[in-house]
Amino acid sequence: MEARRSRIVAAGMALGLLGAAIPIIAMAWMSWTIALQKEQDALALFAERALARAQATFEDARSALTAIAATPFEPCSPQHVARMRTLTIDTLSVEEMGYFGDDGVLRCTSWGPAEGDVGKAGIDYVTPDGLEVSLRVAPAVSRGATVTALHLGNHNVLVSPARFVDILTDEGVSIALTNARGTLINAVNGEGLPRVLPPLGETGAGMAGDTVFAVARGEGLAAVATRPSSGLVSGLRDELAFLLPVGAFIAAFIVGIVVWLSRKRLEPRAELALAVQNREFVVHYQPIVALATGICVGAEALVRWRRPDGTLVRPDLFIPLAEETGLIMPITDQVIDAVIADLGSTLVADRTLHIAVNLSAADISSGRFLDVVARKLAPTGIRPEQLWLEATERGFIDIEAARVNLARARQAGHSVAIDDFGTGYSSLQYLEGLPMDALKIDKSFIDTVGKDTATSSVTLHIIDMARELGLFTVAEGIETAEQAEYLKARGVDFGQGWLFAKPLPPTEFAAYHERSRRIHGPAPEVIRVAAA
Ligand SMILES: Nc1nc2c(ncn2[C@@H]2O[C@@H]3COP(=O)(O)O[C@H]4[C@@H](O)[C@H](n5cnc6c(=O)[nH]c(N)nc65)O[C@@H]4COP(=O)(O)O[C@H]3[C@H]2O)c(=O)[nH]1
Repeated sequence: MEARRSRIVAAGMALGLLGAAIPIIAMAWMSWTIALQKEQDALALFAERALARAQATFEDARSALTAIAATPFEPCSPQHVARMRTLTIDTLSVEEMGYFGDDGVLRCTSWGPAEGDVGKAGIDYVTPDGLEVSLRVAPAVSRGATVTALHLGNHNVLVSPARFVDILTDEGVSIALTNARGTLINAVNGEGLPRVLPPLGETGAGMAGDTVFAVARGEGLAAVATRPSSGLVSGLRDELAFLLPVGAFIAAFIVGIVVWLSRKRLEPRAELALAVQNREFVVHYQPIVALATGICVGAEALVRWRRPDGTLVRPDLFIPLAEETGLIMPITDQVIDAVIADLGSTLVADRTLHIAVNLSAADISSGRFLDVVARKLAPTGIRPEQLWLEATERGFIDIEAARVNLARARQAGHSVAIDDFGTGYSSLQYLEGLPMDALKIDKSFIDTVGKDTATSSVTLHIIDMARELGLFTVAEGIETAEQAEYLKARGVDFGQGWLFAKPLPPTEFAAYHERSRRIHGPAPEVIRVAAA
């Protein structure tokens, strides 16, 4: 019993721990996922803005270059230079415009004729719409700072690289702009560059190492926005502040349910119900012997609850609860099943042998056992006369129903014995009105045999009374030879007790009965005589 309790408690604790941990872990995971998603969405927005900014810058430069190419002025004429200057001033992205001769030498810029022999810078790549890009050139006009030169035909424009990614970002965000092949055009927050470059080959958004990133792609361009995952901490904290209490609430609810279920399972009535469902009951048989001859004439079927761990529980520990809860009726059915299974062939082989089965108060007042017994015995060959039914006084609460049902039992052929007689309130009045065949004298009276007590005279009185009513008498709990001798001398018919045998498992009882037959031969027919 203890082992089962410990198992239920251990299972309850394990389930409780799981039930508490899972919602909290789930909410922590959800908080992380939501915080990460929000961060990726924010970075995607930065990447798209940077891409749009870069596209606008390229578009501006191309417009300026197309516009200058379309002018009819003599290259480097005052009108041409003036036009280049106007376009430079009007185009925010463009710092300077230049004109190269067909030999690739700079002839003039938006500020006038070129000085010295400045050649066309090397081309890093060509955009899909034909602009030649020199990423890092350092013309005299930029005073040492590198600029990006975009060439179309004989003209070029100089653009400050910052123009391509010129957007407002949050703290810790790094942005890089590259061409389609991944060549870096410019970056914001340069110290974040090592973080920016690895996700360049990626699409969409995600995590790379300890960096969260989002990539936006346009024609010939890609913008990557990143931030170290440590930046997630505050977002994660916000989500946890909301979701952890939800997780804790669900955890408390689950733990509450687990505790409630475990307590219910630990309730004795739930345990007993489970035992009935699992048919955990076995029957032991205590021999009943004829006192005059010592022949074994029958046995009382005494139920035991065999727990899954093999321990046997005494009936007085669970029968009262079974009676209180109504579980006694299926237990009675299982006892009858056991009698048939354990001793069916023994009973068929020896028609003088009977088995006495205890009925509960509910069995007696409802009478439902009658149909059950008839149905179960029918295919077995066991005669109804071989099944005695024992009723205690507790079964006579509804005396009318008891009278009717016991009479029906006798009509069906069963003998009826009143168990534990003398321990309750029954009196002669009860007995006279009840249909019955035998009286079982309770052990407490047998214990007084040979002792000079007030109760010992009651014992004699019960024996006399039974004889007058024409009932068999069965003395319960005989422990000594003196008791047996005394009862035999007073004409008590049968005895049951440790003097003869304790309640025995089926095979041991069959062996006991076999031995009795070998020694004494078959018993005389002990079938009801008082029924008439
Ligand atoms: N000290 C001592 N005890 C002896 C001696 N001889 C027999 N006993 C014990 O006395 C009880 C006799 O059964 P009971 O009066 O019908 O009393 C039974 C009966 O009222 C009830 N019971 C047992 N089986 C069933 C059953 O299948 N259905 C119902 N409804 N009640 C049952 O549980 C009670 C207790 O049964 P058990 O524990 O098996 O206890 C048995 C038996 O083991 C003896 O010489 N000395």
